[in-house]
Amino acid sequence: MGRKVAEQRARVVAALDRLRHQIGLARGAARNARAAAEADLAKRQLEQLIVRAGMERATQDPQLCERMTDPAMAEVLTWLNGVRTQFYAEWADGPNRLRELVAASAPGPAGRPPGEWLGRVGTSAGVTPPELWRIGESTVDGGDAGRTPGTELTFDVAVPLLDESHLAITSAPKTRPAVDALVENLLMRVLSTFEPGAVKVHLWDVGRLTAVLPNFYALSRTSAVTVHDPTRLVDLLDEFAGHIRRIHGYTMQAGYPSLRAMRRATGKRLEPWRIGVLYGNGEELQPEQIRDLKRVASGALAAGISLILVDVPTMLGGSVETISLRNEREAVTSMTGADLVVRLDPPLPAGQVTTAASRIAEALIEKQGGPRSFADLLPTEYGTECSARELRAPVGFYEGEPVDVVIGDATPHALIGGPSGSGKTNFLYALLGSLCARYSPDELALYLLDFKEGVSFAGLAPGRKDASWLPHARLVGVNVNTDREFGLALLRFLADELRRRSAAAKQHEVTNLAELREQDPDGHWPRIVAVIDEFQYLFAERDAVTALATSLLEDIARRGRSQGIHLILASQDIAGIEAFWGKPAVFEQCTLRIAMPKARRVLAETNQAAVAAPRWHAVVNHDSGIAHGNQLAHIPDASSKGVFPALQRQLWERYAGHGSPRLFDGAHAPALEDSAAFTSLSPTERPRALVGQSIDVADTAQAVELTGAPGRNLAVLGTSQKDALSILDSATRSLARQYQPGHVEFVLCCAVERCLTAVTVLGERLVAEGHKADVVPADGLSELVTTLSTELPGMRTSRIVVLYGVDAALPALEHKEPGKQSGLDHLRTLLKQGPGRGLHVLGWWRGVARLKDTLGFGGTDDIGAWAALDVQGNELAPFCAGQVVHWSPRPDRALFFDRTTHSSPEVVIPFRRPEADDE
Ligand SMILES: Nc1ncnc2c1ncn2[C@@H]1O[C@H](COP(=O)(O)OP(=O)(O)OP(=O)(O)O)[C@@H](O)[C@H]1O
Repeated sequence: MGRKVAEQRARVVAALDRLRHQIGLARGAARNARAAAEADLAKRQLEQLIVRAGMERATQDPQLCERMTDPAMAEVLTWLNGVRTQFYAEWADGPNRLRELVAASAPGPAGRPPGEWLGRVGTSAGVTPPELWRIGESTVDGGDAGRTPGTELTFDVAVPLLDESHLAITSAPKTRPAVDALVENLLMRVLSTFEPGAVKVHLWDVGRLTAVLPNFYALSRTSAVTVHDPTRLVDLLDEFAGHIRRIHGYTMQAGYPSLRAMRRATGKRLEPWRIGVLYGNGEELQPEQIRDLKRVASGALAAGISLILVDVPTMLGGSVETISLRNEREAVTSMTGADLVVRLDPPLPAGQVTTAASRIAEALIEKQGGPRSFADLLPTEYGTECSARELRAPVGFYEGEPVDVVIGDATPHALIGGPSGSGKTNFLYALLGSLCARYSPDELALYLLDFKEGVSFAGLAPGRKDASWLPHARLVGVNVNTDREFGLALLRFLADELRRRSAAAKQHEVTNLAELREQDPDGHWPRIVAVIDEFQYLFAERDAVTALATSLLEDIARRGRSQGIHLILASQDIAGIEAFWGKPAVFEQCTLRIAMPKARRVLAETNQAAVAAPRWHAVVNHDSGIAHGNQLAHIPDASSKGVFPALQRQLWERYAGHGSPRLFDGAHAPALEDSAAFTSLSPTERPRALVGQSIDVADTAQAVELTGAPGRNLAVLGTSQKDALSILDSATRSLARQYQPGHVEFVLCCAVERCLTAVTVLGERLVAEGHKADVVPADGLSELVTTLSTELPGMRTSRIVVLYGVDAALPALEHKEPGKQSGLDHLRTLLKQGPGRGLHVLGWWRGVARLKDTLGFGGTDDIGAWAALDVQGNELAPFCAGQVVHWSPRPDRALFFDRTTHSSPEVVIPFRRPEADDE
């Protein structure tokens, strides 16, 4: 037992010894590995310290020096020396190459000595800006560059700016003049590179109200340099944010990621370069300013905006180069690294800067010229633009630069406001001229409506004095102030067109006009622009017209965008349009706002730009009136005598084949002979009696079809003799055109003496046309109706009985001989049974009550159609299936209702009888 235990113990001890040995070995290895790692780390740390400090400076640092003399670190020094030698061997030509690079990337004033350019006005159009801008120079020792030690190699130092980078400058104590000189130098290089107006500099200094870069004073009187209020950094940042949003919007829409890309593709500088110089005081800005500044900085470069921040300790996102001043002449920059000291260029001579600024300012003022003319809005070649994506045309100028109006997906509809005489109509002419000169009538169709009294658009349709017309115009409506129904008709037409386009889009499985045009290249899909001047008239009363107009307008405003149907609504008093404010959708869809001087509520409430806008200017705002979208533009005179007509004539000569627009002139009733509805009539089985011109987009007339159905008679109601004569005249004459002679007999009977001549003339005219037409005297009416009613059963020829002033003949008609029917009974028979046998009565009653008397207890069914003149709406309900009739009589208009075709009465314009002028 004892031996066994001893053996076991010996085995355990031996195993433990082995384990201890193994552990010892492992610990030794670990110790060694750790020592090696520590030595390596020390080498790396030293390497890092030497690299950071630089080889030269490291040898002067006692602590570093001590570590470097450690033999264990010899390897580090050997390696670094090797790298350095190799680098400098490669860099031996570095300074030269740098000089060449700067010379190529900073041509002309961007990099050359001031003597070569200071005081000369720049010429670059700014399509491709220099990549670098010189600020000074730097020197390296030749020994460091593989040359003879002690020799100096100097090279130019330049920084990127436009398109490329922002700049953050940090001053050292007492270096403000040097910073100013640096900024002035840079800005002067930029301003002298480009043609006047191509750069806009914005100066903001937290500590100064004025005198920021005072040598630029001459330029600060132009838009090239703007000094901002030190307390209103937010305004400047807002302005930049607005530009960024606007520019981003249109570049993206045109399919470019940045303004630079668009500029390169189009070969045009579309915007001025903008440089914001912000002088801080080394302290952090307020949190909201920092937020706004960072937001602006991140989108600015893509929009052609660069920031130069001086002592603003905010870290900007995006590309930023830094310049930190060491003293008045020296700085270090992120371009050259911390090791190299940059000697800043000496300040430009103040006197020469002042002179140069004055010269650029003068050149800018000269370039901007005086007020531009309408001709400046027109392109050199007409009709070359395509409207598939948008309509874009300059409408005015701001400091010589054209200001565009864009009508497209982002700004589908426009609202124009301004007090009377502020130039709204002139603006519309400038816009229409600029658009029509760029887009052919296949690209742009105009529907123009003016509710104002006067004839502002009349010249756009063929007239007596000028046979030309605006070929893009499909409809011109003038003097429609009392015919709100015409506005309604236009809106209905547009809503129908919207449906037609939606259906086509659906059929081609596309969602917008551009795609539809691509899919259906043979289709005719111009952009439609409907201009409604003084559109508040549409909403003039609280009635059905207003209600319908509002809902139609809302529908078109919402859906028109994608179908290429655009509204331009102009008004003196947008604030006063009650119905409009009740339906903000329309207002909101009008994202393009044009405010004439002193316009109210067109722009956003806090946007006061219109108040300050000078005469003959407009604030053009594509951002729903928010201040950052403001673009002030001088609008050339487009409405002086002969200005627009000259363009119109040229366009007409080019495009006359596109047909003339329909002219609707509310002040002039059309003559029957001029109406297409009349001239196109020919003999037919279903003759229609024309009652008057429709208030509609199409040139149509309202008519009563005289079929054999009961009630196919026409009553004219009211005392207005002129209109009553007109309606009966057009009804009779139109019918006469639809019968072959011999197939119809006309019988005219006039109980109103003053109308006798007109009736006789009509009778003679019918006879001259080959028809049988008898004019029966008033006292013969009883006998006439008796004979006609007796002959009714065996009648072979159609008969049209035209009765003038039936009410005057009622006493005679009512006369009844015992045992016989009265004339009135016979008339009732004619009204009731006539249509079925080809006899129709067209009668004039001067009051509704008298018509009711005529019809008796039989009800109103025998009068299937009527035209009311000076009769109040409420009297008409019995003749209109009991519905409430809204009608306030108005001169030269009639309310027409045909039971078989109308759901509610419609306003018509009785045709003008040329003879009426002599009566
Ligand atoms: N930009 C302009 N340059 C020169 N004259 C102008 C300009 N704009 C308008 N006018 C002139 O001012 C007058 C009024 O202009 P316009 O008829 O366009 O104003 P409006 O705002 O439409 O006025 P209203 O609402 O009373 O019709 C016209 O005689 C017109 O020729």
